[in-house]
Formats: sequence, C-alpha cells, structure tokens
Amino acid sequence: MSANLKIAIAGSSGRMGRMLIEAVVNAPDCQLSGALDQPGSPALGQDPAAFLGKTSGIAITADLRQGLAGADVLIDFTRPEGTLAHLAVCRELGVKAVIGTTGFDAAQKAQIGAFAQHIGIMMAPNMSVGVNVVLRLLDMAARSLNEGYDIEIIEAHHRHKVDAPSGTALQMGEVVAQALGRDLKECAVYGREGVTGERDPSTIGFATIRGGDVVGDHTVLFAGIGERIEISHKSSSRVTYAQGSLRAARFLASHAPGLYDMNDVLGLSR
Ligand SMILES: NC(=O)C1=CN([C@@H]2O[C@H](COP(=O)(O)OP(=O)(O)OC[C@H]3O[C@@H](n4cnc5c(N)ncnc54)[C@H](OP(=O)(O)O)[C@@H]3O)[C@@H](O)[C@H]2O)C=CC1
Ligand SMILES: O=C(O)C1=N[C@H](C(=O)O)C[C@H](O)C1
Repeated sequence: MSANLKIAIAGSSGRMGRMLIEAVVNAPDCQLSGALDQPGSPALGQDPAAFLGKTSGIAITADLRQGLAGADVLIDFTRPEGTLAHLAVCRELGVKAVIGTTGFDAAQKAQIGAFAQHIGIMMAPNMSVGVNVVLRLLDMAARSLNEGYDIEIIEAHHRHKVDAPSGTALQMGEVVAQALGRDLKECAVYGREGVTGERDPSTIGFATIRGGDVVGDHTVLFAGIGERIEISHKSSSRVTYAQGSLRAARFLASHAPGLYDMNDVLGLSR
C-alpha cells in the first residue's frame, strides 16, 4: 500500500500525541507530515519519531502553518483553546481535522460547527470502537428501563486528566437522556454533598474518580428495586483511541465538509 494520507499531529509530546505518532508511522497508507507542540516545549526541533528509534524526516514545530502545510488531516488531542487555534489555520489551508480533545463548552462547540461548514471535521470524545458500541447498548437499555431505575454514570481516569466529568461520560449521559426524552442540561447532577434530600428519579448522576494511571473506565448504572444493571467499558491501552483516530482520518479523506462523529466513521446506524 502506498503512503498517501498525509497526517499532522497536534500535542505531539502528549500521552495521546505519542500514541498517534506511533500509529501513523506504522500505518502503511499514512505519512507523518507535521508535528505540533506548544511554544516553549523542550521537544521543539526534535524528530517526532525519535522516541520510537525511527526518523520521520520532519521536526516538531510550534509554527502552525509550518506544521500543517501539506497535511490532508490534522489529528488533535490537546486542549479546547489549542484545538480552536489549530482549526483556524486548518480552515485557512484546507486541512481536515479529527478532534479527540474533550472539555469544550457550548460556545466552543458552536465555533467547531462553524469551521465544519468549510472543512471536514470528525469529533468524538472517545475514538474506541468499544465505547461507541456501548453507546448503542445504552440507548437500548435506557429505552427499556425507562421507569423505576435510577441512572448514575461513574467514570475513572488517571491523575493527570484536567476535565471532569470525562467527555465520554457526558456523551453517555446525552445518549441516555435523549433515549428517555430528558434534557441533560436540566437533569444532570454532578456531585452530592451534605443533606441532599432523597434522590429525584428524573436526575442522571455523575461521579468522577481520578487516580494513578487509570486509562479510562466508564460505567452506567441502572439501579432498580431488586436489581441493578451495569454497562461498563474499561480501556487498558490508549492504542484503541489512536487506531480509531486513524479510521476517522481515512474516513474524512473521502468526505465533504461537515461535522461527523464516530457513528459516521463506523457506519453504525442511528
Ligand atoms: N477522544 C478520545 O478518544 C480521547 C480523548 N482524550 C482527550 O485528549 C486530550 C489530551 O489528552 P492527553 O494526551 O492525555 O493529554 P496530555 O496533557 O498528555 O497532552 C496534551 C498535549 O497538548 C498540548 N497542549 C496543551 N495545551 C495546548 C494548547 N493550548 N495549544 C496547543 N497544544 C496544547 C500539550 O502540550 P504541553 O505538554 O506543552 O502542555 C500536550 O502536548 C484531552 O482533552 C483528553 O480528554 C484522551 C484520550 C482519548
Ligand atoms: O483524558 C483521557 O485520558 C481520556 N479522555 C476522554 C474523555 O474525556 O472521555 C476519553 C478517554 O476516556 C480517555
């Protein structure tokens, strides 16, 4: 297979950035065309593939135009403000984007929607195939367990994670709320302390655990009288996120401008 999909990676020294560089360098149909890091990063000027004992022929740069020049697709796992700055240059240069970053607020999501009128963008808080199948299971479970079950979403991640609840937990909440005809903005409870009163059955609760090196665990609990149903996904490696991102990049290569998600990439019917 010839290496014809040119991919740039943002946040190239991050946990996901390094996984993505490894995935791109090892993919026979892809070529690493650029690697971005922030100004001041000690990695600037280094070969992004050096940690793999390989050479890529490019250097990590903080210059967005240089890092994105010639790329077909940017894969971005950084922070919301970084992603938006990268998208502005992607739009200018006609580079498509796979966004894995989480923690966007509503206004930032609207900005991404506006960029997607000009370039293809695939955005998902979790690129793993397994999580996206679990989202379908949750839709089915919520429709069937639509009365008499209290719904709680529990997520655990490593000590370095900066946003909470995770983007995946929030998406699980959206899927469940939609299946039940509820508005997550109205019914989400993000923490409990003190004399909270009895549980309101219309709420969807979230609990966040942070510690150690947990890659990413998510459980949705449907707690009824006499039984509990738990639907869980546990990641043991970030490799699934990287492989899902490459699938998304290949998908975008042949698609028109627009905002896509993992259902589109995986061909999961809605
Ligand atoms: N969709 C999915 O499947 C997954 C999503 N994620 C999400 O991806 C994001 C990154 O996670 P992770 O790799 O663990 O985080 P890291 O902190 O390990 O890496 C983030 C990278 O982005 C860089 N960065 C930070 N702020 C900016 C900015 N303003 N502009 C440009 N670059 C910036 C960092 O540089 P520096 O080190 O200099 O700060 C670093 O290189 C998170 O939002 C996380 O939730 C994570 C895993 C899977
Ligand atoms: O920060 C992480 O690590 C992860 N973030 C994503 C999220 O917020 O859902 C996906 C995955 O859980 C790992």
